[in-house]
Amino acid sequence: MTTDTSATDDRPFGTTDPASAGEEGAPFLRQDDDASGSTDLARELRRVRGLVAGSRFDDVHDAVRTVRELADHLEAVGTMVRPSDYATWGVPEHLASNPAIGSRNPVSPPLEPVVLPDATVRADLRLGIEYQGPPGCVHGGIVALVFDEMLGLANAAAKSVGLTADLRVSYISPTPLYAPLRFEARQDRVEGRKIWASATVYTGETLCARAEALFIEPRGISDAQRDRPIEG
Ligand SMILES: CCCCCCCCCCCCCC(=O)SCCNC(=O)CCNC(=O)[C@H](O)C(C)(C)COP(=O)(O)OP(=O)(O)OC[C@H]1O[C@@H](n2cnc3c(N)ncnc32)[C@H](O)[C@@H]1OP(=O)(O)O
Repeated sequence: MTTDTSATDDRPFGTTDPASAGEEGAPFLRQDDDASGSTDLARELRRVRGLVAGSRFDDVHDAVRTVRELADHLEAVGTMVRPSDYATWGVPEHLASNPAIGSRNPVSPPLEPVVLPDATVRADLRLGIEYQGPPGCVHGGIVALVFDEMLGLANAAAKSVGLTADLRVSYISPTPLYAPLRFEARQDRVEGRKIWASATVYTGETLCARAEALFIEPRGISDAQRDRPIEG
């Protein structure tokens, strides 16, 4: 994900005020900067995933050697980050490794959420063959993954923190590959530690799927922690 944060570097990440967002929405998350080239590396690896998943080859043994050398190189020059190394949940380095939204994770869909003035979180994206389930359609598990993340972000936009306790997805019509998809998620209500949120995904005017979820706020969350972006 390449979110331009140059104009907003003085704001804490993940606390974009919905009230200050324009009609098109404001970028919701800041992740690690790309000084090291890690984001570009992940982007190229996404291309590789699509090519490997969606192409026929006569002989790619040379590519296997090249990729093995690349993996050996990365292993030699990198420092493994353990989850216990993160300062806290929701820091940019943590978000960047996320499989649903991480800029450094080649598995993650190209999700670039924005927050709208009413605290709805929206993401427009297209998904390629590496996310295929039925022929020509997005895998239902991928739809659920994106919903879970978007719902968690909608909670963060509403300054809530929750763990997914119950996630129900209704698949209404097939979600097409390569077509423009619009995911939208919003928080519906909060009662004590229980948080309800819902989401939809459309292609054009066609509703592909909707989700309803219950999140439970972990015990002992502080007001300051609620200001953090939390994956959900
Ligand atoms: C800076 C940030 C810091 C914060 C860090 C945040 C971490 C975020 C990390 C994000 C990671 C990534 C995000 C992910 O990927 S989340 C990953 C997927 N989710 C999980 O792994 C969660 C696993 N489950 C749990 O840990 C516990 O079950 C939780 C924490 C959810 C509740 O266990 P807890 O012991 O706390 O709650 P309680 O038992 O006192 O119940 C409380 C109330 O809720 C009701 N209830 C409970 N479950 C359900 C259910 N399934 N359906 C309906 N209702 C349910 C229950 O009846 C009760 O209601 P009532 O009797 O009061 O009326």
